[in-house]
Amino acid sequence: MATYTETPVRELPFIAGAPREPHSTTTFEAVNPANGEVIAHVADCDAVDIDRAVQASVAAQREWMSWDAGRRVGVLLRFADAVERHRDVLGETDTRNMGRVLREAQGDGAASARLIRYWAGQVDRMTGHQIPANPGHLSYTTREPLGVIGVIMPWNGPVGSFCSRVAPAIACGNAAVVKPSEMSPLSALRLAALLSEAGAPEGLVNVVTGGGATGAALAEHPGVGGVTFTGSVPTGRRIAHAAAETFKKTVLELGGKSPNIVFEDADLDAAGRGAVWGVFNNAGQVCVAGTRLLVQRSIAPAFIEQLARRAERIRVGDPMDAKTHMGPLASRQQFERVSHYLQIARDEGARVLSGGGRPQGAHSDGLFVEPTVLTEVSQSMRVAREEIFGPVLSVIVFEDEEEAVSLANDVEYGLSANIWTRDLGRMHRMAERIQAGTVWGNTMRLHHPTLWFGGIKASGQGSAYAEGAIEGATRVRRVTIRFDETAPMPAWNDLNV
Ligand SMILES: NC(=O)C1=CN([C@@H]2O[C@H](COP(=O)(O)OP(=O)(O)OC[C@H]3O[C@@H](n4cnc5c(N)ncnc54)[C@H](O)[C@@H]3O)[C@@H](O)[C@H]2O)C=CC1
Repeated sequence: MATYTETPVRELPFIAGAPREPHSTTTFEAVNPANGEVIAHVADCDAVDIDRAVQASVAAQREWMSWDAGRRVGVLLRFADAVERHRDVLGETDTRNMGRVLREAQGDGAASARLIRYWAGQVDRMTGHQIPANPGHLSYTTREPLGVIGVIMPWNGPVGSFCSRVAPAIACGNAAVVKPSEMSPLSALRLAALLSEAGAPEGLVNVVTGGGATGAALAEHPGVGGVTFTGSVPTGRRIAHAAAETFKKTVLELGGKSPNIVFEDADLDAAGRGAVWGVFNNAGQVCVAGTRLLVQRSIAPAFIEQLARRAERIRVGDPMDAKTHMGPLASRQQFERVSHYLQIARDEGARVLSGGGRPQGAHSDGLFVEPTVLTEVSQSMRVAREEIFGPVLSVIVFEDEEEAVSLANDVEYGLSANIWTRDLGRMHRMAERIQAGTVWGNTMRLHHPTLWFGGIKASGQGSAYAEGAIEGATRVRRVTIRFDETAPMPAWNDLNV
């Protein structure tokens, strides 16, 4: 596998087991957001390329499912080993492509290997049930793959997104066509090559690069049986509409505006560290980022002050440097979006307690924004309600449990929530009343392959993890066979014509 010591010039889609010349002749640039350097020219694939990838997937899926389960397990385990072995170069690819700090990007490979091994363990557990319904009959269900899954990816954690979507899809017996985000397409191409080297049939996982039009062609393709999408709410809605036309199953992991609720009796040191890491990690470009800090009035002044000091200590800069805590935003589009929201915050009357601008000494072509804490935020402001997807924390003060629940739920999203309190009764009451797919108590962002992860309300439907991912990637068939000729027949049998 190539390492990025030299600048790659041209990146081709990975179809049927190899990089292929695309039908489309247009390209887009992959840019390093830390310094503006163009690192690759990437094929902007069209509907013909998508069709080729789907055809390759259809053939590969048949072959995949003709194999003994043990052989499929072997492929997934070798793929996991390869991801672990190549985690440094995969991480470096993501860091150069979307600005995540190197240490974390490389950590993604290790976590992904663990996740792939979990899915390797599920391959021969796609079982159905035998149901004792009618005497003299055998009724059973089988769980079957959908065929080809379209995977439409975001840009904020490319290695993790690829592995967490592709591993369940193929473990459930499907093939996949992956459309990585145009902002960070490179690591997906490397991962598809690693999977091929691990022994997957040619075409089991294809990567077709491009933007929204390429994604739309995938979501609309009649040969695709299911779509798993991670990204914004408007695009999620468009994909759900497109998928409905051909009755595809969808798993949608959309935006968030997750509340981070700190009560006066919490471990305030842990809550403070969690609040800062939970919103500024990956420059805030995380679906479950705790972007709304709800803090109880009695502790608010001291807690907010503590946060601002912590935020000021975050080292922003070159994401390849091991001392850096926070890199740039992933793309110019994202940089402009976050800058626009900072202007909205000022116009709406929020106070910029810390940050709010470009960090000193940052590369002049880099897309850096300081970790920003906004206070005097009210619930009606856009910065309290809309997903910014950047290093911006909006702080809102509450009086009591009742008000905390009401503020937490008063947004269109419902992806995750964090609660900090030592009162376990309150913890459980809150966990029950908060509208979110995931609630973390006295911790944040703790994921596990065995745990459901999905949103409610505008944050999506289904789960990309655990049993939810199996639901999203398979369908159930029921079979009923009358094996005893003396067993009663249904009423139609009385109509003896
Ligand atoms: N919750 C999350 O994890 C994420 C949230 N977002 C939110 O979305 C905002 C905008 O980011 P974008 O990258 O523009 O998000 P997006 O939702 O437009 O893009 C995500 C993926 O969908 C593809 N896509 C775009 N239009 C499509 C269409 N009509 N049909 C099929 N696929 C399509 C894109 O090419 C990309 O691969 C962010 O600022 C953030 O608020 C973005 C990425 C991840």
